[in-house]
Amino acid sequence: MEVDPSMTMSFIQARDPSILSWNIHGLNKVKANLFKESLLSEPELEVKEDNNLRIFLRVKANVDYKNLYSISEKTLTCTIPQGSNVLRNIKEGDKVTKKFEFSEIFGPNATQNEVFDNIIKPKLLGFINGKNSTLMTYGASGAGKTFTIIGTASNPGLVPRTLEYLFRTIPQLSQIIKVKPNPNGSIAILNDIEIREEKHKRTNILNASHHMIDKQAHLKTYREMQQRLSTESAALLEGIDGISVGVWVCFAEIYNEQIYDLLVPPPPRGKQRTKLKLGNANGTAYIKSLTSIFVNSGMEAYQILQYGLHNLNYAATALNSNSSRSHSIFTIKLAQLNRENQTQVSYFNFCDLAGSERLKKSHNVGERLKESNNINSSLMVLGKCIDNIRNLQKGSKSMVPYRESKLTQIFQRALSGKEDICMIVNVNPCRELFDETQHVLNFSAIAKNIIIEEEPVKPLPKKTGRFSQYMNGRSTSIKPIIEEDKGMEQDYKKDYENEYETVEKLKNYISEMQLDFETKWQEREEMERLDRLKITETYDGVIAKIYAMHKGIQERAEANHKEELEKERAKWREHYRHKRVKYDDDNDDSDVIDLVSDNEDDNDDGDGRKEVKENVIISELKMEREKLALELKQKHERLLGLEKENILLNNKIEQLNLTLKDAEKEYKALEQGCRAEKMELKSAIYELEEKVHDQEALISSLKQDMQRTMEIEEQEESNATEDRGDIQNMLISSLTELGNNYDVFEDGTKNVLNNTEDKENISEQINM
Ligand SMILES: Nc1ncnc2c1ncn2[C@@H]1O[C@H](COP(=O)(O)OP(=O)(O)OP(=O)(O)O)[C@@H](O)[C@H]1O
Repeated sequence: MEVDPSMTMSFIQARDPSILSWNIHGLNKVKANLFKESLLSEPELEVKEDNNLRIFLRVKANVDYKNLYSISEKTLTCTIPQGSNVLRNIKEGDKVTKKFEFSEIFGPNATQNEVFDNIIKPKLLGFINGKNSTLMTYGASGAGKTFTIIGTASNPGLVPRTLEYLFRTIPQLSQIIKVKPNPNGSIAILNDIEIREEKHKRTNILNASHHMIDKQAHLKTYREMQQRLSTESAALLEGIDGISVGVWVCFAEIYNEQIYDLLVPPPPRGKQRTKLKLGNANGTAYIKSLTSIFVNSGMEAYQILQYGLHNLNYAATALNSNSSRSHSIFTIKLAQLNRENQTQVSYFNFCDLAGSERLKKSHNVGERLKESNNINSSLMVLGKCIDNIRNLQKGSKSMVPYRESKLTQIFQRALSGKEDICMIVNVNPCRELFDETQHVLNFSAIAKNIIIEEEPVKPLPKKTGRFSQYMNGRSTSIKPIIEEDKGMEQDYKKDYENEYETVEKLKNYISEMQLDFETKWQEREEMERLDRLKITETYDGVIAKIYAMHKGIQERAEANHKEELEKERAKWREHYRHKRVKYDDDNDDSDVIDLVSDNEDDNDDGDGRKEVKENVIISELKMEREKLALELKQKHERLLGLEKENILLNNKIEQLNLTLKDAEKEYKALEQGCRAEKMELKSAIYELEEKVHDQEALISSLKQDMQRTMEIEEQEESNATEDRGDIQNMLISSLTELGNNYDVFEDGTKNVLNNTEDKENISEQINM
């Protein structure tokens, strides 16, 4: 049974009109000149003022999907196969379908040209006219994003088509290298030296030969593309003689919430890539120092794109990752200069979003888990931003979380409705990827709903009129049908109650999980705090002990040294005092110096004896000097010993510092683990919420179903009353015709039967 669809909005919502406005910055004169073009070859090319964020679905070609999907205009209907994890609590045998609505669907037979004509081409005149645009592609790996954006030699994609269209529409595109668009949106006028530098930069990339860039193959591919596109129509602009226009390209990558320049040579092995920072100009985020390369032709731009793609793959290989795990943004910029030297710049972003792999499915750990977390959270923030804009427009004032991811910061202008933005969602409709594809569709569809068809073995009773059933003898009484309906109603009620219970259980489970998570998180934080405190205390204690020991040793050494010095000094002071007294005494008497002996008699020997005595004193002094030198040497050795001890202590301190660093590293690893766990839990909660969402949709269908049954029942009750009247009238008129006698019933109708038994029979049936 098909129930009325209960429309539920998904993450990426259609926005109310009116929030997009023309990019009004820049040069009106140039704009007027360019926009006044007469579109000689393409009169139908009109810039549409479509202000919604349009989301297109593209289904991959050559994949058998007939039993799973069907496309009808803007709606994709998916029949959920048995064994799928998309919806739980669906009764076995029930046929469940999900419908997803998009701005437009490109089926498997849609050509590259159709996609370009419908999505990009209508924006290109606006782009030439100074309006900025962003195209995002989203989808699982292998779903056809690269095919759509770049394409193949025989099927050129959106970027080569855009380049060829631009270079053919504005023939003077290759003339001007004089004005360069800066990353922050300003424009630099280049001098001759700078022009030479820019040309040199371009030549370096065009001639790059690192890590096997197959330049010849790229040139051949583009030539083939160009040949195919040469028959495509381009616009003819008039009144643009005084304007010079230059094309510049940039290519950036966001991997694990870090931004990298794809147009700089990759670093040598083992060296880190340079991370770029975000700057802010007038409230708009831009990538600081991002390389812009001037290009002379679509061919050059394509070669530069391929150079960036090689860098993207090379970096991914170095990390043992996959290039589709990062968001990449290829930008074409138009810099314009008119005769009055007025300038204007506009850009067209082609952003290939990373595919969100389900965490559980991929069993990611370590770096892969970090990648998945970053991808999931940046996509979730992207969805939240779009959702919030819609809410803001409805009047509810919630903060738009642009700053929560680099991706949304970069595209803040577009996501807040100030610039044009659209998205192509690529899906591979094969059976194996059904659940993954549902995830992509859930994320991106403008609207979705669930339809349940009950098991065919239990067909619902055909709702024929009670009177005809009675007359056909299919039912001898109206009562059983009403009973059956009542039974159905009971079933529905039960179903509804079951579903309601499941949702309640899920809700409880989620809140329990959240509570559990909060408690665990707090416990972990407390544990970490205590660990950290312990480490710090231990470290402080050990350091304090070492310092105390060190200080004690030093003080003791100094005190010893001082004491010994004092002793020595006192000894010598005493010694010289003694000798001096003696010398003075002797001189007073006999002019003879006796510095050695206390014997008074020896002083009478005259000059010879004095000399001898002086020699003795000198030799004594020499001895003392030697003794002192020896002591000095000993002290020096002791000092060396102390220094060694000091070095040992310093080594110990260093070792402790290393231990502390290790502990800090361990703490950081723990913290990271915690964060990863938190993200995983968040994503599990998110999944559960999605399930609750689905269950609620189901309940709402059931409610509507019940409502309808009740309405039918009411209708049929009233039919039955009418039928009863008809029977009475019919019987009365037939019996009247027979001209029999009649009795009067209690309710005023007439009984025309003579036979009492017949009379009772009919009266009984009428009153049923
Ligand atoms: N509409 C289509 N028509 C014909 N071939 C297609 C189509 N879509 C995709 N393909 C082919 O399918 C293969 C995978 O597609 P593609 O490389 O574009 O996927 P992807 O989404 O870019 O994957 P990844 O994210 O891993 O790079 C390619 O060989 C591509 O040519």
